[in-house]
Amino acid sequence: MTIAIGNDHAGTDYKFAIKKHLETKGYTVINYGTNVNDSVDYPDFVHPVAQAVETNKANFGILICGSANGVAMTANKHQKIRAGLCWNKEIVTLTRQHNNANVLCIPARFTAIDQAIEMVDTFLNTEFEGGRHQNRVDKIPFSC
Ligand SMILES: O=C(CO)[C@H](O)[C@H](O)[C@H](O)COP(=O)(O)O
Repeated sequence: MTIAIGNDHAGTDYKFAIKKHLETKGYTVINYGTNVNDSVDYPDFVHPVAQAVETNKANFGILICGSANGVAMTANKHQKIRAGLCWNKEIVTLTRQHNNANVLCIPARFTAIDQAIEMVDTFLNTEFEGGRHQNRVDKIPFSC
């Protein structure tokens, strides 16, 4: 399974820890994030992750910034992206089971690293439930 990962300066350290964890488990990780702690603009690192998921170059995406709001807002501008902003394991489970999220957004400045890794594992090992949730997910895309 291939995971696209992206981050701004607030998420660099978490990105490397998550990438190492996933590669140890046998995942292929494509790194689209900044690799340093110098200030950058998160959209520049989010769009490539969203595009990788939209084009099936990656099965899932993981995005990390300070609050996770900026990366989630940016990723969700893409028609085929359902990016869930998550702060604990239970919310992660729901964003997969109910929302069929294909991108996990992690707030590095408000989540411990071991909790972030637990969230990633939960995200990648939880299935979408379908059924009534499929009807709702089908109604998410919108254009004026
Ligand atoms: O959390 C973020 C966006 O939702 C980003 O990590 C920004 O960097 C955040 O807004 C903080 O910005 P700063 O330049 O690091 O103060």
